[in-house]
Amino acid sequence: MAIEDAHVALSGHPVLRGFTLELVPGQVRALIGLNGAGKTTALRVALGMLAPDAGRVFLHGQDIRWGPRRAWRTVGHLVEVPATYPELTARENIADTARLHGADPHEAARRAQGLAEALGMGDRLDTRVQRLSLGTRQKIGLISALSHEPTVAILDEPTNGLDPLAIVAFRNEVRRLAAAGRSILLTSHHFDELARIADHVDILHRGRIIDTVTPDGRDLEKVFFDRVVASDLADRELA
Ligand SMILES: Nc1ncnc2c1ncn2[C@@H]1O[C@H](COP(=O)(O)OP(=O)(O)OP(=O)(O)O)[C@@H](O)[C@H]1O
Repeated sequence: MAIEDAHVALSGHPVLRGFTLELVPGQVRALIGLNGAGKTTALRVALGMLAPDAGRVFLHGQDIRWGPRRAWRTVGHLVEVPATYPELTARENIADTARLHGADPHEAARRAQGLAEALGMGDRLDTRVQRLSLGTRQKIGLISALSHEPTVAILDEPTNGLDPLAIVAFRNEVRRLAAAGRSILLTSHHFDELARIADHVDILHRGRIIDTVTPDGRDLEKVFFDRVVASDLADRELA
């Protein structure tokens, strides 16, 4: 998965301004940025949910405008509200997503059960979604995104609403997927979480990546603010 020089304007305002990113197998990348920096927009572009005004998106090396639709089966995603049918049970919702992704139903169900137990919602799988808490719905979204073993997983603020046990379980699952050669792109507002989960952190500011850092032992909060301030100063000098 790669995004090359994407430009997006929404309601006349530039939101992405030359956004470029490449996901490498086995890599966990995280986007961090201020509210409105363009993180969700970038993920929507990566998923083909929003066509950029300029720039290109590649999935498994093929431009998504011309590549086979089947390629999307290999992509797991959770962007914005988890898409679920409220009148179906958690298990039914998860199975539906697995089916859409062409996964072996028994294998996907086995993985979903394991993930649900690790996330602390094994006993909620047969409850209708409408009766579940927001955090549990988020867990269903994550299980749906990951139980078909995607080659590429794109997750917007995946730990939103998760309890500490589930955050650790999620991190372990992401690590396992990465170790198996999968690529993960996620967003987060929490420096501590990023340092624990990502091997590359991309700082997104005003619609473009201004720096990429490897967290190992660094004070990510300080790096982030240093880069953002430097970028704003440079923009002001240019203006
Ligand atoms: N449909 C839309 N129409 C007009 N502007 C939009 C639309 N969607 C998003 N925007 C604007 O685009 C900018 C980037 O939004 P985006 O949701 O990508 O930011 P973000 O980095 O994910 O923010 P947050 O941290 O708050 O989730 C914001 O200024 C937002 O107001």
